[in-house]
Amino acid sequence: DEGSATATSQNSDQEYTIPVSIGTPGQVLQLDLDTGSSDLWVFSTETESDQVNGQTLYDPSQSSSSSYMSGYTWSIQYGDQSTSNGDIYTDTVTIGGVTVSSQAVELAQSVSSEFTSDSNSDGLLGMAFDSINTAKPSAVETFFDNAQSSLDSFLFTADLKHDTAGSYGFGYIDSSLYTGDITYVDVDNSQGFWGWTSGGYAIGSDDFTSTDITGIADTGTTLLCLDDSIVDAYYNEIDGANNSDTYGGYVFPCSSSVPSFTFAVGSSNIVIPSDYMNTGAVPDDDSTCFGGLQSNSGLGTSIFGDVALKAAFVVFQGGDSPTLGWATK
Ligand SMILES: CCCC[C@H](NC(=O)[C@H](Cc1ccccc1)NC(=O)N1CCOCC1)C(=O)N[C@@H](CC1CCCCC1)C(O)(O)C(F)(F)C(=O)NC
Repeated sequence: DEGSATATSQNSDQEYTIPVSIGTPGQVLQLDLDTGSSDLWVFSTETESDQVNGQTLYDPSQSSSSSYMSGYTWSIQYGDQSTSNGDIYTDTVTIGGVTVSSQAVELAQSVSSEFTSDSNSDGLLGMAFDSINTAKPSAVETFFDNAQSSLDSFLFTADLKHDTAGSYGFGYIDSSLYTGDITYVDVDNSQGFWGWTSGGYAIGSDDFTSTDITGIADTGTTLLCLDDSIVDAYYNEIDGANNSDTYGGYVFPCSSSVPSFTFAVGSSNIVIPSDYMNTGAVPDDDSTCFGGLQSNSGLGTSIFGDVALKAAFVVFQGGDSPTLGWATK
């Protein structure tokens, strides 16, 4: 089995959602496919009503295939300190034509304000490894793991785009979506993430710097978050750039020119074009722009988020020795 789903950029590439059908008859919710976590959770008829703000709600009572997982709960906190929790049903879930008949669907009973205010997302589709699923008394499996037996190949692909629709593929590689060859690198999933190591970087047309950059490929994080040494060197090349406490990261005059950023993938590389490195003007000051590259300090890892991923076609290859494939497009 194989299929693909349209990835819709929400509020200038801050997140990407896909339509997911849950239940019989199908209830279609827009979920944020997140390779940085492993819980599939949704806004639901159980979500406290004052925490709902326009999201589509999954209603298990309207599904003939829903089944309550008695005694199961979940509770998660994300890197940006947002949180959600609730109980769990199983139901039929279909994404891009690929169906899992008894997928654990985590219903939110409570969500933090970031989720309430994000009306573009009806929940998250976690696609990291089962070891970091938060369900109790025991972990439940991701859609990707449950779909393994029916997928032609045990992989999914990400073709995220700048300010326009991209796609996620399931079970196959669409060779029309990239140029050249796909370069595969080993994945360290010991922390539950799609962890990998880049061999170095270059700023604009400067010489390449060989240095290990160990991070996670994370569709659920907006920015590219790297070591301060790299980040400081990058903003040294932008006139008027400064690390702003007000805005919580590096900003620069929107009139300044901004270099591209290249990172190594094995013996090849991915170039993030200049315009991806500028996320646009900060709130209330349209002459000050916020950088797409920010510090990883305090995170314990670098994060290759959407700013990096949308410059490439990325293969998330599952199995006993998972790998990541990167290609230019
Ligand atoms: C500081 C390092 C991580 C920050 C990261 N969050 C982000 O990157 C959020 C994503 C978002 C976009 C739009 C609306 C709401 C949230 N964006 C964000 O903080 N910013 C602020 C800077 O400008 C860009 C947008 C994160 O927690 N990602 C989660 C998944 C998100 C959680 C919040 C809702 C959206 C998905 C993650 O799963 O990828 C994780 F790996 F970081 C994680 O926490 N795993 C457990």
